[in-house]
Amino acid sequence: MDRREAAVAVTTSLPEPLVAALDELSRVRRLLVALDFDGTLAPEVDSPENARALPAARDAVLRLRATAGTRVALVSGRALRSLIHVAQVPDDVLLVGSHGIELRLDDPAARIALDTAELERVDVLQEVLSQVADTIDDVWLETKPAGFALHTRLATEENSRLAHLVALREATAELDDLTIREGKNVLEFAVRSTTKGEAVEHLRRYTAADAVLFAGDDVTDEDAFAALQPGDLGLKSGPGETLAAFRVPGPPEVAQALAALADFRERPAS
Ligand SMILES: O=P(O)(O)OC[C@H]1O[C@H](O[C@H]2O[C@H](CO)[C@@H](O)[C@H](O)[C@H]2O)[C@H](O)[C@@H](O)[C@@H]1O
Repeated sequence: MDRREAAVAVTTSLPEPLVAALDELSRVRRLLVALDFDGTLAPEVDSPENARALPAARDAVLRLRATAGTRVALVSGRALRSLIHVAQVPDDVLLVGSHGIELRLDDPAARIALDTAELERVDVLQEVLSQVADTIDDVWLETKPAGFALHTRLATEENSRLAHLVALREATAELDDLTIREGKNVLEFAVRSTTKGEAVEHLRRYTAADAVLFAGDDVTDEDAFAALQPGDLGLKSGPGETLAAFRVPGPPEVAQALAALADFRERPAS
């Protein structure tokens, strides 16, 4: 099967309006492909450090980054360090971690620096949330530079609800102005407030993109979908309310959509 036949095979399993929109999008000169990681490129797993992009998704990402005028970015809630570990992508893939707080653009050395007041707030958060994680079964705390994710994926429904309630109560009693986000089996607390929407806007300016594709699966990805403009393409992975114009069932179909976009983008200009 040659590449053209392969493209037809891939696109036939995607909804026709999505294929048409990908075709249209592929024609812009400078394209930003911004992708959430967990639940979008990578199926969900119990241990976050074991999550990996589906091989087909990774292959499509690598093909897209090699096409002229295309920048690929991963826009994740993970700490940047964790995203680098699981994504294993080349340095020219732009990375956004901690829901927009951490950026690794073309300077791989750039890191966020918290001020003293923020560091003190992180210490207080750690104390409060560690206590919750230590006292409720199967609840654990993931450390990020500007906050923490309280994971409840393996906890019973009752313990999960309890952990959320206690963590919210105790953290907000100790600290004002926290950024708190609920995701899939996770409640996140940060001392800085940035959203994936702001990250996409920043990336759009940074890459001077004529259009943006954003794909995501979780509630926090809705900020990014809200930042899309006419001519952009939003792709929701999986169930749940969304502002995205298109939806596919999950990571395998996201990978197909990215492969189709790569096919279109690789097509010689007529
Ligand atoms: O924005 P994302 O790239 O989708 O990251 C969101 C959170 O992903 C990770 O947690 C989620 O995925 C884990 C692995 O599949 C799963 O075990 C957990 O239940 C999910 O909530 C990550 O650990 C978080 O820090 C991210 O914020």
